[in-house]
Amino acid sequence: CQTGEVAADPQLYDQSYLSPVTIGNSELMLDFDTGSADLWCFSTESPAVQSAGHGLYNPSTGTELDGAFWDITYGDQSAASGNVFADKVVVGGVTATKQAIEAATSVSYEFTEDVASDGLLGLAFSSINTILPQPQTTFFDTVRNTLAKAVFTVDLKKGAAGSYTFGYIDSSKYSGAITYVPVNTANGFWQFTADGYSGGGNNASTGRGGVAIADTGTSLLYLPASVAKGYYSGVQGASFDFRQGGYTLPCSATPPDFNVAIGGKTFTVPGSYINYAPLRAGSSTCFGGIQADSGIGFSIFGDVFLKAVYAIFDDSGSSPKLGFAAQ
Ligand SMILES: N[C@H]1[C@H](O)[C@@H](Sc2ccccc2)[C@@H]2OC[C@H]1O2
Repeated sequence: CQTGEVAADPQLYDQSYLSPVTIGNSELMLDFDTGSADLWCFSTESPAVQSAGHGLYNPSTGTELDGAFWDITYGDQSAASGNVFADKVVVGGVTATKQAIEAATSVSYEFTEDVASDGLLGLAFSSINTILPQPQTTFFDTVRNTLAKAVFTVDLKKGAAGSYTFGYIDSSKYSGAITYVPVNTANGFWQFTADGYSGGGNNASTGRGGVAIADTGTSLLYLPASVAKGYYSGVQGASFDFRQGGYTLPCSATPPDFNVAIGGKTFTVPGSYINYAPLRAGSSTCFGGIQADSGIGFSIFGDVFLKAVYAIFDDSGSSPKLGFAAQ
């Protein structure tokens, strides 16, 4: 039975977290993404103008899946596509002997520019893997029957290295009890229902909960517009900036803590997490860590929330569930 742990290294402003993964003979830094289900990486097949500065997977160690191709567009409209190989993947000592590796032959500028990241490792449900004509399994689904327990955990931190574990829950990483909630897999995400919100200028009327996904690949916390508006109404100097496409606040502000009720338990995001990052280097105006989820269709509990909790992604029972505990 396999178990393993791998570091999650924060990029500037915790925009994303990268983890070392061995694919064939290459060690790459991948962005573990519970909001998608493709394992893709820059490769020797990627155009040099797109892959400059990135670690590359060399498919010579793999076996091509003839006729298979992939093409993904993410929530932020970034995109990538390419062909498919089967190769050995090792994450924190956990080995998948034959994992579908999606070698990029084209990526959008967001990936080219993010030179620290060599690709993504999807941890959503394999039902939304984009490989055609036959979707393939995520790394977690490939190894899950070899794990001591079919779970992985997420322990992200603000401005410091956190970790992902596979096959076990690390009791040293959380305090108090774990609160579990059921997961709806219909959309391929780790989707759950939040009970309600409070904090900032919110009052009970803006505290309604709703449908949300746990997404390590999203930097911020996207909530119902009324909740985001309510929160910032209690923050001096905060406002919705149409040019920036979201709420901004003075970097000097000490925003109030934000509370989320899930499964009858309250989890607190420290106000300092909501002063996310200066609009540009040296700016005294910061972009808010809480934004409205307008147009998305559900709330997104990205890294601003996840770095405040210990999260358990559990598919070991009759149906998947999410666990949250205080860090
Ligand atoms: N699940 C998320 C995914 O990981 C990223 S893909 C990405 C794009 C550029 C830079 C880094 C990552 C994108 O934003 C939200 C949603 O889609």
